[in-house]
Amino acid sequence: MTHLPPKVPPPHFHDTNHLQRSLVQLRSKSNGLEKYIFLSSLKERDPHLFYEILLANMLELVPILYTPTVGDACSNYSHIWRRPEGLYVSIEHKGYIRHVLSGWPAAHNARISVVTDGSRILGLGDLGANGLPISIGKLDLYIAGAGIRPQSTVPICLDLGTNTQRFLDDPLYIGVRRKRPVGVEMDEFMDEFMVAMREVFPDLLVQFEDFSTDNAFRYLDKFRHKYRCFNDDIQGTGAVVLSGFINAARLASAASGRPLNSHKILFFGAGSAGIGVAKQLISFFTLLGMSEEEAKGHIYTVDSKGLITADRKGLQEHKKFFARTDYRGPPLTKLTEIIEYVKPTALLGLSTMRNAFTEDVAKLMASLNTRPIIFPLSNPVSLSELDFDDAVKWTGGKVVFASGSPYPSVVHNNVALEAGQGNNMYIFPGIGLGSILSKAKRISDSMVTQASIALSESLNEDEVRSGLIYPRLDRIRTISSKIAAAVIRQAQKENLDGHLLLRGLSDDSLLEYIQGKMWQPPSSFTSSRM
Ligand SMILES: NC(=O)c1ccc[n+]([C@@H]2O[C@H](COP(=O)([O-])OP(=O)(O)OC[C@H]3O[C@@H](n4cnc5c(N)ncnc54)[C@H](O)[C@@H]3O)[C@@H](O)[C@H]2O)c1
Ligand SMILES: O=C(O)C[C@H](O)C(=O)O
Ligand SMILES: [Mg+2]
Repeated sequence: MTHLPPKVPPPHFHDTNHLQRSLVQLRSKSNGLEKYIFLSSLKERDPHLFYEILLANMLELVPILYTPTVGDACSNYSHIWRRPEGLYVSIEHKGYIRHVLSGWPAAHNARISVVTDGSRILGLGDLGANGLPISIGKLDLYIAGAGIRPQSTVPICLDLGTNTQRFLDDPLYIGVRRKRPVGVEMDEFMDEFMVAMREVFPDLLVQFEDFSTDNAFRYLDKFRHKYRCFNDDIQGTGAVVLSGFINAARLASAASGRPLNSHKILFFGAGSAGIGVAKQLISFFTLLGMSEEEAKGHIYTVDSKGLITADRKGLQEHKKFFARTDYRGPPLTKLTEIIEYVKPTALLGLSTMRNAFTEDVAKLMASLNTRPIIFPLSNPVSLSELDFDDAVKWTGGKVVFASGSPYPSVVHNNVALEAGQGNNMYIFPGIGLGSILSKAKRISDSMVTQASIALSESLNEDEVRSGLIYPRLDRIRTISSKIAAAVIRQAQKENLDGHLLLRGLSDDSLLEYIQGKMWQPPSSFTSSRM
């Protein structure tokens, strides 16, 4: 006979102590993955305590629940799996997806879903059904960073198979064992999925995440005018980098005396992220009064074959827009050669190529610019094009730096320099919150651009004095509320808002309204676990 212990709290149980106790337990874990597993279990046991700890320790916990450690969690997900914690919609559910979605508890509460198909998780490639932690991690940032209610979030992984053989061969692999669908089979699945999502979750905003580049562009184009959705890797990344670039260009131009409209940007990597960011950066130049065509002239793109030129045979569709028509000569393939030709003021990496920005590259950028702008944006940190300490060392501390994943500060000439984190985590919580509160019908390009401008204007005096280009992460709720306000105002301008009463609010009242809507974990002393 099993003997169950009585359900009473242990003697001397005190919540404040338990918060500290949980933190000590977390810190005692020997590596990031163990910490991830611990936090995931804590969330199941005591979600309020989990969010309380997360909110109070963003700088420490975000790199575990999100980039970079979430990359390890995804790579190993089939092996560390403990319990269902999100929704899998499988290719085998084709024909009755609506029925599968209907199983989600309290569908009427759902407001935001992050949907991945696992086909390009960070820079780690096709991880198949192991991609679910990306959706979970992004939604934890919605909850912590924008105060979205946990019950309103729906993490989804589309389990469509994988083209990665080692997963198909792994007896513990959690997903369906087949190669990915292509063409009509994939399109039919996505069409049925989106229709079913709207039927089951009528108030939902869908964030597409980490789809491989072709599908990322294709489904964004196909669905953005029909459903309330956006693509985080294309639009969210575009917005976050535009924001950081606006501030970086000001710093660089102030140092060099060269005007803002003289900046030239070289993109190393021309996938969904590279091209998404390049398109968004056009507005940096158009906001200065240039035409779109002129702006395009300031942007150069590079892929694995070198500088992208229009005369290249078999160029993929998404690369055509920025393909150069003004270069004559043999293909330029070496990055240093390309930099010598372009003479960029900014070098942005979205290539998944670890250490691609070598000492030669960094020194060349520093020889061309008083303050070179270098953003190695590939995630996770193991795929970053350049580490922060090398960037500081090789440019003699001149670099204006932002990376996709977090880096610790570096001391240079007795001054602690902080790395900016150019990661879409600064943008999507605010876009989501603004869209949800205004009941936006669609997410327009201008709503994304306004989100970006609001982020660039959100630095406080101390951050400006410290030469930062992004605000510090522990202020994310304040920042998200400002981004949300900018998104709402733009939705109103374009008649895309459904909550018309918000139109009458002054800017201050709108901000107050947004902040009042943010969910807080109940304080330790009133929490249900007492
Ligand atoms: N910082 C952020 O917020 C953020 C957001 C989205 C994506 N990313 C990162 O961007 C990276 C790329 O994502 P994606 O969806 O565009 O992937 P992708 O695979 O579609 O694109 C990679 C691009 O890099 C190019 N490339 C690969 N090897 C190269 C080489 N040796 N030389 C030059 N170019 C090379 C490819 O040709 C391709 O154009 C990922 O690591 C992802 O984590 C970062
Ligand atoms: O997930 C991240 O950290 C950023 C981005 O969406 C990516 O795909 O790398
Ligand atoms: Mg992503």
